Amino acid sequence: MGVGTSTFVTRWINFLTMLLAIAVIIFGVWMSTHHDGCRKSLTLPVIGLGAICSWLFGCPEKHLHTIMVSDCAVLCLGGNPGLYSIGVILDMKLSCLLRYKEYQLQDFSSWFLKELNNSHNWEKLKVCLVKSEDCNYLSKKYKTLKQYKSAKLTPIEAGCCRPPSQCGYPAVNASYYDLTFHPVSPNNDCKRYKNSRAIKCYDCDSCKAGVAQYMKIEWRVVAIFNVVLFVFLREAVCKWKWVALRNMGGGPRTFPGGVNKWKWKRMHEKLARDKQKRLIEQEKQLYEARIRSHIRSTLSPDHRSAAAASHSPLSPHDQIKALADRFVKDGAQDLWNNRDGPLTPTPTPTSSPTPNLNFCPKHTRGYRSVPEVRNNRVGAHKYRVWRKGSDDSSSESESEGEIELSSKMGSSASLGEYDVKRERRVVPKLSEEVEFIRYELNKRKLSQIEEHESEEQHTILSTTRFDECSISPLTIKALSSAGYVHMTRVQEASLPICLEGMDALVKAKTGTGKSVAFLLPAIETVLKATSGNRVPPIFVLILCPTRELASQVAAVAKVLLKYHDGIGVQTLVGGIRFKVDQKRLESDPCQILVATPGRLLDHIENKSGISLRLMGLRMLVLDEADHLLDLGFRKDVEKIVDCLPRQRQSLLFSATIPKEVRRISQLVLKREHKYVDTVGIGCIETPVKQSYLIAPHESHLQLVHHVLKEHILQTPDYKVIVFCITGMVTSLMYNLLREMKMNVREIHSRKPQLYRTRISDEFRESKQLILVSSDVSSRGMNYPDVTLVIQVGIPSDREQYIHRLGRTGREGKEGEGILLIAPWEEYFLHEIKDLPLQKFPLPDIDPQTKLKIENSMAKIDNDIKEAAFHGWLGYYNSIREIGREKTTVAELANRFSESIGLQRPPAIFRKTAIKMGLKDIPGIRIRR
Ligand SMILES: Nc1ncnc2c1ncn2[C@@H]1O[C@H](COP(=O)(O)OP(=O)(O)OP(=O)(O)O)[C@@H](O)[C@H]1O
Repeated sequence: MGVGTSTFVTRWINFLTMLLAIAVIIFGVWMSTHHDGCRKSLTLPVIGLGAICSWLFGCPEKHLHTIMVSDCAVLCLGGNPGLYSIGVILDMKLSCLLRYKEYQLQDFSSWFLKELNNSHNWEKLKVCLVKSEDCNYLSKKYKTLKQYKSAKLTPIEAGCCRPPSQCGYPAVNASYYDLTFHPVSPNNDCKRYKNSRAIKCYDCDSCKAGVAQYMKIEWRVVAIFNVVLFVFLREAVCKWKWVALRNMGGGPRTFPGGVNKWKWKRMHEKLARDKQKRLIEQEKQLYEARIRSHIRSTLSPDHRSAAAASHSPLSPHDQIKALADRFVKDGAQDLWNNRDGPLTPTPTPTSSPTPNLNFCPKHTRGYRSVPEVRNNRVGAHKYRVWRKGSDDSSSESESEGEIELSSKMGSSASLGEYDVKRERRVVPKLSEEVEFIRYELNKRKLSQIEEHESEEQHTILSTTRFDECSISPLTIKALSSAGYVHMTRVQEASLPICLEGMDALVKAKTGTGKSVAFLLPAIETVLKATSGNRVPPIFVLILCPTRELASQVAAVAKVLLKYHDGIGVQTLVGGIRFKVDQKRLESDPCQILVATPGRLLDHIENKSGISLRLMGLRMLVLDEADHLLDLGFRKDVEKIVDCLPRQRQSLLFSATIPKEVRRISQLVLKREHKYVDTVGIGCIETPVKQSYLIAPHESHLQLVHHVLKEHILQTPDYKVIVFCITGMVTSLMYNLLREMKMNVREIHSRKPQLYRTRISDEFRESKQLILVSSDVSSRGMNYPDVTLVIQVGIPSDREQYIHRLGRTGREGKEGEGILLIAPWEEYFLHEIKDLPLQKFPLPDIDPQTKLKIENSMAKIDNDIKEAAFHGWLGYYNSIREIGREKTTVAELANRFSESIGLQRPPAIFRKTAIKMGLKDIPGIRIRR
C-alpha cells in the first residue's frame, strides 16, 4: 500500500472513529438520564468501545509524537475501565449500605413518588407502614401523602425497608438479590423482601429506585469521562496538529511536481475544462466559416458551386440549430465570454429602415435562459445598423461600425468576433460583393419583419422578453425550457406592477397566460421572503374556484419552479380525505399553496395548523376573481381573507370583471391598487368564430349530434367540449353520445375526484375526443387545441359564456363556438349583443338519425333521465328571467321530460317543491 493511500485510509479512520466516539458519548449521556437497572450490564461494553474508538482516533504510526498521543489515550481509557470495574464491584458490596442513606426520597425517586400519587398505591404503602415493626410510627406521623413527601425521608425511612444487603442477602446485581440465603436479621422486613419490582412500599421499590439513581450517577461519570477524552484528543489533532500533520500535509509528496493527490486531481479537472472550452471555440469558428460560405454560395453565382462543394453534410441551418442546442444545455452559457457577442440582442431602433442582421432567430432563442447580467453586456459596437442611402464614403466615415457590419453579415447572427475572414475582408474599401450581400440580407430581413408583424396581429405574444424583466435567472431558465421567451400582452402589462409589490386587478382575455402572469411574482415573493423556520410559512396563497383549476395552476407553478430547489407547491382541494391533506401538509411543507376556498376554510375552521402557517402570508392571488367574489364563494373568501395578515400583496385575475365585482374587490385589494385591462372595454376580441342556433329544446340532443358529426368530418384532429347546464344533464348527454358510438368522456361535479382528474388529464393530452362537461371546466382549464365549444342551453350569465367559449381559441389560435338555445332563451342574446355572434341556419336532420337517437335514448337508464330532469328544473327555476314564471317553468320542464323519453315527468320531494316555489303549480308532481 502506497503512502498516499495509507494517508487517505488513516484520514477516513480518524473521521469515522470521531463519529463513533460522538455516538458513544451521546449514548452515555442518554444512559445517564434514563434510570433502568437492566442496562447496567452495558456499562463495561460502552466504556470498552470508547477506549477502542479513542485508540483508533489516535491511530499510531511511525512518528514518535503520534505514538505518545495514542499511548496516552490507551492508558487513560484502559486505566479507566479497570478502576471503574473495581469501583462497580465495590459498589455492589458497599453502596447498598452506604449510599442509600445519602439519598432523600425527593431527590432521586420521582418515579416512586409518581407511583404514590395513585391513591391506591399510597393506601398500600400506608398499610405497610402500619404493619412494619420499625416504622409503624410513620403511619401515625404522616397521615397524608403530602406530609409524607414533605418530610424528606431517606428511602429506608420512607419505605421502612431494610436494605436487602443488611438482611444478609448477597447482591446478584445492584437491584437484585439472592433470596435463597436466610436473612441474617430476624427483622420481619428482611423476610418480606422480594425481588419483584411490581410490589410497592415495604418491599423496597424505593430502595431499588435508589439503586437506579446510583446507576445514573455511574453513567454520568462515563459520559463526562468520554467528553473530556474526546476534547483532549480533538485538541491534539486540531491545535497541536499531532495527528493532522501526519495525515495531510506532512506526508511524502507522491505526485509529479511535488503536489499532493488533491491538487493533482483539481489540476486535471481544470485541464479537462479548458480542453472542452477550446473545442467549443473551434466549433464556433467552424460554424462562422460555414455561415459565410453559405452567404456567398446563395448570393454569388460564381461562388455557389465552390461553396456547395465545400459544404459538409450538415447544412448551415442545421449547424446553427445543433450549436444553439449545445449552448442551451445547462451550464453551457458559462462558457460564453465577452468576445462571443451579446446573448440577447438589443431591440433594433424602429426608426432604422433596416434592422440589424440576425440570421437565425432560433439561435438567439437558445440563449434566453441566460441570466440578465449577461444580457446587459450588449455593447453598442456589437449592433450595427445599415443606413439606407449611405454611400461608400459615409460607410467609411462610420469606419469601424460599417466595416464591422460588412464582416458581420455572418457573425452578427453568429458568434461575435470570431470572424476569421474579417481580418482578410475588412479592407479600407468595401467591395461590391459586400454591398450586394448587405442589400440582399436587408431585403430578406425586411420581408421577415413584415411577415412577423402580420403574424403579431394574431398572436398573444408581445415583443418583451422575460429576461428583460427582473425575475430570478433560475425562473427564466425554467421559462425557457418550457418554451416561453416572449411575454404575452397580459404578462407584459401586469408583471412590472406585480413585481413592484402593488395590489392589482388584472383583466385579460382567456388563454393569454394569466397563470404565468401571477405565478412569476408569486415565486419572486417566496424568493424574497426568507424564513429560518423548520416548517416554512405559506408565503403565497392562490385561490381557484375549481379543483381541476387548482391542480392545473399548481402544475404550472411546478414547471416554473423546476430549478428552484426548496420551494414547494401544494394543492388543497375537496374530494380528498381531510386527514390525508393534513398529513401531506405536515410531511411536505410548502411556501405556495393553491386551494379551493371550501377546503381551505375546512382546514382553517378545524384548526389543522394551517392558520398559523398563513400568518406569514405575503401574497394572495384570486384566479377567476369575479367568480370567487360572486355570491357562491364570497362568504368563504371573506372568511379566509379575515384570517390572513393585512400586510400582504393581493392580485386578482380574470377574463371578465363585471362592475359590481370591481366594487367588491375592495374586500381583498388595497385602495391604491392598479387596474390592468388588456381586453379593451367590454368586449373580448377573439379569433374564435362564434355562432348561435335557435331550436326547440326537444331537438337539442339531435342538433348536438348533428353539429358534432359535421365538425368531425371537417376537422380530422377535432377536440370538442360540449357544455351542459348541470351535472346530471351532462351525464344524460354523455350517455346518449356514447350510445351513438362517439368517442366521448364526461366530467362534472358528481363524479369522484380521481375520475375527474383522470378524464381531465386524458382530454388535455388527446385529440379526436369529445368532452361533455358541466361548468367545472368552464373557467381556467387549459385544454390545448380545442377546436369547437358547444354550449347547450343558456349559460348562467354573460361571463360564463365568455369563459366557456375561452376553452377554444387559446394562445391566439383559431377556434369555434356554437351556442344552442331554445326560442324562449333568446333573451340571453341581448346580454352578449356586443360579441360577434352569427346566426347559424337550422340544419335538416334526416329521419334516420332522429330514429337512431330516439333508440339510443330509449336504452339509457331511467334514473339518469330522472336525475337530468331534476337538474334541468332546478337550473331554469333558478334563472331569474325564466324562473319567475313558475307555470311556464313547469310546462317547459314537462316538455323536456317528454323529449328525453320519460313517460311522465318525475315527481319531486315536497320540501324541494316548497323551496323552489313549485308547490301547487300545475304540472309539478309531488312525491308522496
Ligand atoms: N409567455 C408565454 N409564451 C407562450 N405561451 C404562453 C406564455 N404564457 C402562457 N402561455 C401559454 O398560454 C396558454 C394559456 O395560459 P393560461 O391557462 O395561463 O391562460 P389564462 O389566461 O389563465 O386562461 P383562462 O382565462 O382561461 O384561465 C398555456 O398553454 C400557456 O402554456
